[in-house]
Amino acid sequence: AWGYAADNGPDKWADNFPIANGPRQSPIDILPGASAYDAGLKPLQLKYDPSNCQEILNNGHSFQVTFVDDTDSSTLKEGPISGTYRLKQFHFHWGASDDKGSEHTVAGTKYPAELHLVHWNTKYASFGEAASKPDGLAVVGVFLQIGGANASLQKVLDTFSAIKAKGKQTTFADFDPSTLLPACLDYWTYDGSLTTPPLLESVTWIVCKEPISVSAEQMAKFRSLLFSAEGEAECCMMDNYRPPQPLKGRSVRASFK
Ligand SMILES: O=S(=O)(O)/C=C/c1cc(Br)ccc1O
Ligand SMILES: [Zn+2]
Repeated sequence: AWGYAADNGPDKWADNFPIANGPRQSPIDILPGASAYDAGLKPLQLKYDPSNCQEILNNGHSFQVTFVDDTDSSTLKEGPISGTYRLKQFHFHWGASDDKGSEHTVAGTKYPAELHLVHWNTKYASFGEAASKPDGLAVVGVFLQIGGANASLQKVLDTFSAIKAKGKQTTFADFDPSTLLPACLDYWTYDGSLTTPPLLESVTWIVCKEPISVSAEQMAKFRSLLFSAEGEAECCMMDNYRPPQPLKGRSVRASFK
């Protein structure tokens, strides 16, 4: 099965997922100087209902917080998209040390981690159906940078003892993901893909320019999770990021000057 090790990592994914070499793969290196300001881009409209927050899960390649998505109570609208996209889950990617870990990079700069809030287009019946459509998904990416401890993130980290190993999950209720967003919602946007297999080219990426803070101690806690299941040889969960992929002629637009 795919992973992030030398024998099953990003350089090997094309063996089972040939779309890995496709025309609109993610992540990318964002070059601010080469991204055009688009006055037609609207501000992001994010409205999340904390009561939709359901559980937190170690899925063996990250940990994800899953939301009830059977109504339009937690949605993304406006920005570069049309229509209504529902929040399905959020998760992170991070490094073995604070000098790497993000998937998108900004003029080559790597951040220690990156948050992904995954939404699906309600013109389709489900996440699964939307995931195979070119306008099916919208993922909001937020960079984490080392600074003061993040109190909102700490609520998520406090569940880690219950989800240390692959396959473990626990209830996680009444969490508002908007508390993980930066104050300024300026963003870059481009057409891309999921950054993990099946690497489907169905994502409108919306990457926030402003990072949120995380302390070095909090980053160490991320690395205390395991890729491995209970009873297997312990393998710490870190460097679960795909490196930037070729732009292949795509343009990146900026919502800000
Ligand atoms: O890292 S992302 O591109 O946000 C991957 C998102 C993703 C979300 C779900 Br839900 C299922 C499979 C996936 O690969
Ligand atoms: Zn992701």
